[in-house]
Amino acid sequence: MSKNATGLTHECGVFGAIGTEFWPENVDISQIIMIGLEALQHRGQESSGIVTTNGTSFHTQKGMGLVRNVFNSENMKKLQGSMGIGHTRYSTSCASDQVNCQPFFVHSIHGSLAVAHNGELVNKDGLRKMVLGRGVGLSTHSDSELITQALCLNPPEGEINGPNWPGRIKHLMQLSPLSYSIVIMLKDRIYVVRDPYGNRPLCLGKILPISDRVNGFNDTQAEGWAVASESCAFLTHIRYVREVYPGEIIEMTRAGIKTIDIIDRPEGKAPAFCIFEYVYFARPNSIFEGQEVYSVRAQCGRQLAIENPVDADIVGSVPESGNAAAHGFAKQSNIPFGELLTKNTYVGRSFIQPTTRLRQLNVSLKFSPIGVNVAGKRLILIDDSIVRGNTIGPIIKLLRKAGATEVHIRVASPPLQHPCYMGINIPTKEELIANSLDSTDLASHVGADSLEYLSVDGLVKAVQRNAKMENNKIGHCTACLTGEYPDGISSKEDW
Ligand SMILES: O=P(O)(O)OC[C@H]1O[C@H](OP(=O)(O)OP(=O)(O)O)[C@H](O)[C@@H]1O
Ligand SMILES: NC(=O)CC[C@H](N)C(=O)O
Ligand code: SF4
Ligand SMILES: [Mg+2]
Repeated sequence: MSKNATGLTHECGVFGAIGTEFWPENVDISQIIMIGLEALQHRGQESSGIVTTNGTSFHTQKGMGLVRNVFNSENMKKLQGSMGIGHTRYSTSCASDQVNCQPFFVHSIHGSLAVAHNGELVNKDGLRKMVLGRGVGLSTHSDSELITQALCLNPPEGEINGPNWPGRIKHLMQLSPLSYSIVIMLKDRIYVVRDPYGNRPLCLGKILPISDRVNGFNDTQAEGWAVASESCAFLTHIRYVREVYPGEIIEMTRAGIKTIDIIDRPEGKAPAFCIFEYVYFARPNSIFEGQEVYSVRAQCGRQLAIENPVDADIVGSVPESGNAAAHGFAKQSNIPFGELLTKNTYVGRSFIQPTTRLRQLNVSLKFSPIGVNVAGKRLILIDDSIVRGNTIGPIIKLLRKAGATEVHIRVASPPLQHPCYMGINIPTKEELIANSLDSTDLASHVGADSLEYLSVDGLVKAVQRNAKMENNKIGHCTACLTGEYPDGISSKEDW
């Protein structure tokens, strides 16, 4: 997605895999990672990369573009080894450029290290000063490089038996509480790390033996372990096991996986999993907190219908991410669901300049009305979110041109009004349409008969209704909707 795109821009996807058999050569580890990255492609389309190792040498392939463009049968051959990590990037901390492609790979006095990161360090400026102050030269402005170099620093108090990697990771987590899901690969292990607030998603899976992949799920021994930003990356060859807990450090080795530590949040602070993963970012079949994203989106639609009912002939969605909420709204309000728009799946990244005319052209290239469901009908159109308000106006025009008699917009999330400091590129306050127009003014601005949002309480209720975490600690970041940031912070300068 280009920086000129409408809406929110995604984050990054991380993936790691380790084989438990046949070291040093486990033939399909790099393929498993590549397939995992493709399944996470929606999280970032700017660049991607994989680093693998067979326990002695490391192999790297990374570059700009989609996973399909970066990897081919030729360069995949060099990615040998029994474990590896991968990344697909949407840039937040610095330019979308070759030098900032992940994973970062460095040689340290204690061996080589590869790091892939989703998130953004909220206190990266302070951490950068600290790392530079210790005499380290950084080659980029990436907060992910900063993590890599901070881990390589020898602690001033020294280490008794060689490098204490868990101790270094723990120290970094205490210095920087937000936001990250990270995979860190050494020559014989991968550390899997989620920030203490659990702001970014991360989950664990078991790589199934070939026989299980063919015959279904027998509870046989793992052929390896995998970790991914979202469970949608586990396809049929990996069984979802559980989420990585907020603050957890897991060590994955050839012998299996074990929790090394769980780093606490400051006293009294709740977890802060990004609520927008449910609203928009994640694939609908991904699982967070014991529930499928689709079912939460459908529940948001039901809640929206309870809060903002309206009489009409047909309920439809702005595809893709509005679909589930539209089904929920239709069920709750007993109005039939119907497809109102078809989406051109070949319209990928848009390099169109953001002038009004061209934006409208772009929307009409992307969406076409389905006449039979639209002409002469009173419509309820559901979208998951309104950000700059660029998409909805031109769509309403298209629907009216196709003969809609009424168009009521229902938005399955609350108005977006505040910036995100945790790895999501939300437009500036001035660009967020909800900061200049309330729902009534926005309705007339975009040409709708009515326009209503889901309430913050309604969204939280829909998300938390069936959410389950091992320790019963559930909590969500809603900062872009409420201005209440996870650490009780009111502006970026306070971090
Ligand atoms: O108010 P705006 O600035 O126009 O942005 C809001 C739109 O952007 C997103 O869709 P997008 O087309 O990015 O992706 P999707 O196909 O996954 O819905 C979101 O789902 C809204 O439809
Ligand atoms: N979207 C992300 O998670 C980005 C990770 C990191 N901050 C980068 O810019 O590369
Ligand atoms: S501010 Fe919004 S987008 Fe950012 S982490 Fe919180 S809920 Fe997610
Ligand atoms: Mg959309």
